[in-house]
Amino acid sequence: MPASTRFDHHDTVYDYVIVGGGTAGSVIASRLTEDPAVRVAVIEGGPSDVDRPEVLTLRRWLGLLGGELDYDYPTTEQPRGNSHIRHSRARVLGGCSSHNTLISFKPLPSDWAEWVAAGADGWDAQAMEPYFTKLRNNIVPVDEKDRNAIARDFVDAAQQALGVPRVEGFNARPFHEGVGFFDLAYHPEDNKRSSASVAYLHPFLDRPNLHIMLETWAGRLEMDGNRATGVRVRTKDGEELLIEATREVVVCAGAVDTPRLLLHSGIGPKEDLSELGIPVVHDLPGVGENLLDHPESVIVWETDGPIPENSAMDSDAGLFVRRDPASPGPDLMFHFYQIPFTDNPERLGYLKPEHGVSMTPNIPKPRSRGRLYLTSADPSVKPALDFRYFTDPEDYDARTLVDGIRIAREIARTQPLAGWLGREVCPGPEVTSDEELSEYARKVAHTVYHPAGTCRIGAADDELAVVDPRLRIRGLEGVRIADASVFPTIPSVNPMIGVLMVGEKAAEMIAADQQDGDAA
Ligand SMILES: Cc1cc2nc3c(=O)[nH]c(=O)nc-3n(C[C@H](O)[C@H](O)[C@H](O)COP(=O)(O)OP(=O)(O)OC[C@H]3O[C@@H](n4cnc5c(N)ncnc54)[C@H](O)[C@@H]3O)c2cc1C
Repeated sequence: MPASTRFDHHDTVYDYVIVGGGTAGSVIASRLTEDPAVRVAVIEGGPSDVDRPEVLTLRRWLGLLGGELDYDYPTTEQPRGNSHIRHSRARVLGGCSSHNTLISFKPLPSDWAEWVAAGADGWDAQAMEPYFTKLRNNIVPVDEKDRNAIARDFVDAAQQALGVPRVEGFNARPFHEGVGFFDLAYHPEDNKRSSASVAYLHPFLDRPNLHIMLETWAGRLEMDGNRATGVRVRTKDGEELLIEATREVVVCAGAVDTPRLLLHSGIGPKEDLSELGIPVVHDLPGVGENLLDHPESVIVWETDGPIPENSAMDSDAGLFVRRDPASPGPDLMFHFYQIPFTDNPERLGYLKPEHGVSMTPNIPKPRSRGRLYLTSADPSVKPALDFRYFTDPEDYDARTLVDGIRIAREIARTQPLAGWLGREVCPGPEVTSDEELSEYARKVAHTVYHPAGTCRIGAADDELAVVDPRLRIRGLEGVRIADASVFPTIPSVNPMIGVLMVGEKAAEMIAADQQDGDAA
């Protein structure tokens, strides 16, 4: 493929060096190289996704988790939650958009309003809309042929049981509640992903100004005083190189690896760095703070026999509920799985039924906040991810999942879904009190795989902000961050479209600032 051929003879000086050819990084690399005079290097830790059907076929996503293309981050012990969660992060071109389920939600206006309130000037819903319109991904509703009969009956039953509207096209207008099939970034005719790499890089791999360095790991930012001048990398063959950026370094390594790279570069809370013996380059206390996620729980039913085979990716429909009418957006979400999702319950002794389905209630606006930190100056040691799941003082997060299980049961009792379902496998009909349900929900809790927030945007006087609203690292020059780590709060919906929009806006700001600089 052209990218790897070029990789054999790479230069070491570029206008822009992008760390991470993932979800946001692919967008930025693609947009910046539209100008043939701009030379961009992308440092990507993983291999290419080109010609890899196990990556490019959306429905094979589950097979990628925990495999050779997964960085697979553990969490620290979670006394109120599940300490066994593995956070899957993709090590392949396209990043997590190459192994996720590609459910595509534009963040709601209330989500962007929270960002503005958190100091992200210029990130309101109206200003962000053009970046959604610009997205190159093929975002379409789950195709008719992929709409499984049991998922259709879930939609009908939820509508009946809860009186929520049926939604066809969740991105058409803002919503508080609703049930329906998702929009997905995919090509229904062959189930091919429309990931960030497929949509933004594959058509342009022959651009002479785009250099993708695959299986190359960025270990540290190169600094000259307070200016970032490049990135220290290790290539697939073990060669140590300095890749220099004459204009900017753009860090797009994701919510785990972006703060990890900063900390190893001496950018972060000075006490923590000093304790580990990492020379402090820039004291920035917010790096690694504000670790956010969407936690979920699961309820599983046996079905009376097999379920039809057709599906886009086995979780094609979902439900949003607003329990509190004062909430600006949905406050409970469910994915419906056409498979029994028992990995976590099995650890508690539950058995996987031969045929079954699952509902996974999650918390759109969780109140617990975690933290990512290093435990060693050795860059090969994975960082610690302490999500502090279910530690919010009002117990809002755990209560949300308890409500979720009760609502899931109401839907399961309602026709036409009820006709499919046999026994409730877990937690089981005998588990009914708030205390028991909370205990179950937390112990089998899983992640929707949405870590975010660890290098968040904030106002100039916000001590814990890592980047300003133009995504420049506070107090430094020549370096920005653009990925899920800059989210000040987590959207109430699945975050990938928000990340792609961050990429589009970042690319536009980078080009505009360059023009201003050239004009000055
Ligand atoms: C299993 C799973 C399912 C999901 N499903 C959905 C969904 O259906 N809908 C949705 O909206 N969201 C979903 N998400 C979340 C969504 O995919 C992520 O929030 C989003 O893709 C993150 O994008 P990013 O650009 O921040 O990081 P990433 O896409 O992870 O990109 C980071 C890139 O940087 C590279 N990298 C990291 N560190 C280095 C380094 N030091 N040197 C070189 N390269 C490096 C990585 O290899 C990777 O390619 C899911 C996530 C997972 C894991």
